[in-house]
Amino acid sequence: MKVTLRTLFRKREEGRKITMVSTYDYISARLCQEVGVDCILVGDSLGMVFQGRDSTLHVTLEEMIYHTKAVRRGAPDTFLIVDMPFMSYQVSVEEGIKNCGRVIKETGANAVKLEGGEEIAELVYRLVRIGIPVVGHLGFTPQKINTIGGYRVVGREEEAQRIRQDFKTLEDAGAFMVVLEAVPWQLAKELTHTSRSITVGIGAGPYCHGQVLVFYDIVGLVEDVKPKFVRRYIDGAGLFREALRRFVQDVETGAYPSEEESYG
Ligand SMILES: Nc1nc(=O)c2c([nH]1)NC[C@@H]1CN(c3ccc(C(=O)N[C@@H](CCC(=O)O)C(=O)O)cc3)CN21
Ligand SMILES: CC(C)C(=O)C(=O)O
Ligand SMILES: [Mg+2]
Repeated sequence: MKVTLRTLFRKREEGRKITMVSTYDYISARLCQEVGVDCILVGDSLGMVFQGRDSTLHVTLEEMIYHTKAVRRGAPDTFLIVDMPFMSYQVSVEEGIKNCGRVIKETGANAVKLEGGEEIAELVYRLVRIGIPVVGHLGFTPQKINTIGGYRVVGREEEAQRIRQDFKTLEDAGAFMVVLEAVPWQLAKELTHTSRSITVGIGAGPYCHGQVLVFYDIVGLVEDVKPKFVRRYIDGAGLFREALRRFVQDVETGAYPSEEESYG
C-alpha cells in the first residue's frame, strides 16, 4: 500500500508513531520499504556519509536528483522526501520554486525538505499553494554549521523562543511536517503537543510524532561520527569487515572460487 499524506496524518491522529529513514541508494531503500518504514528522506547528509565530506554544504541539486531516482526505484510505495541542498533555495523564492519543481518532476518524490524558519516562510507558502508538500527542519540545521559554530543542541534558553516562533511560522505557511534536530526534549514535547503538523525528531527526545535516523547509522556502518542520539542496531562495519577479510583470504589461499562457482 502506498504511503500518502493522508496515511501519515491518520497515523498521527491514531497516536501511532511515524518512522523515517534517511538513505541514498536502491538497496537500502528496498529494505526500508520491505520492513514498513513510512517515509524515506534522501538526506543531504549523503555529502558526509556517502561522499566523505566534512559537512553537507557541497552537495549539489544534480546529486540529490541522482540519488533520489535510485531510492525511488527501490521504494516505489514509500513516502519520499528530498532534502533540498545548500543554496538551491536560499537565493530567491523564484529559484527555490524552480529547483523544488525540478526535483518533484524528475524524481517522483512526494515532498521537499527545507532547513530554516521565518527566512523560508514565503517559499514554503508558495510551494504548498503550487501543490508541493513541504517538510521544515528546525533546531540544529547542518546547512548553517558555520554560523551555529559546530555540532550542538539548539533551543536551550533564549533560543527556545526563536524555535517556537519559527515552528508556528512554518505551520502557518503550510508545512505539513517539521524535523526537529538536536533540540531539548522538553521543547520538542511542547511543540508536538501544540502542533497541527507532524513532528519528526532526531536527537529531540521520545515525544515527537515520529523519529528519523540515517540508515548507515542504524546499521552501524558509520564509524567516524557517533552523535549521542544514534542507536546502532547492529555492528554493520564489523560484519562487513569480517566478510571482506574472508573474501581476501579465500582468494589469496585459492579457496575461492570453486569449480562449482565457475562456468564449464
Ligand atoms: N551519519 C550521520 N548521521 C547524522 O545524523 C547526520 C550526519 N551524518 N550528517 C548530517 C547531520 C550532522 N549530524 C551530526 C553530526 C555529528 C554530531 C556529533 O558529533 N555530536 C556529538 C558531539 C556534540 C558536541 O560536540 O557537543 C554528540 O555527542 O552528540 C551530531 C550531529 C546529524 N546529521
Ligand atoms: C538526518 C536528517 C534529518 C537529514 O537532514 C539528513 O539526513 O540530511
Ligand atoms: Mg539534511
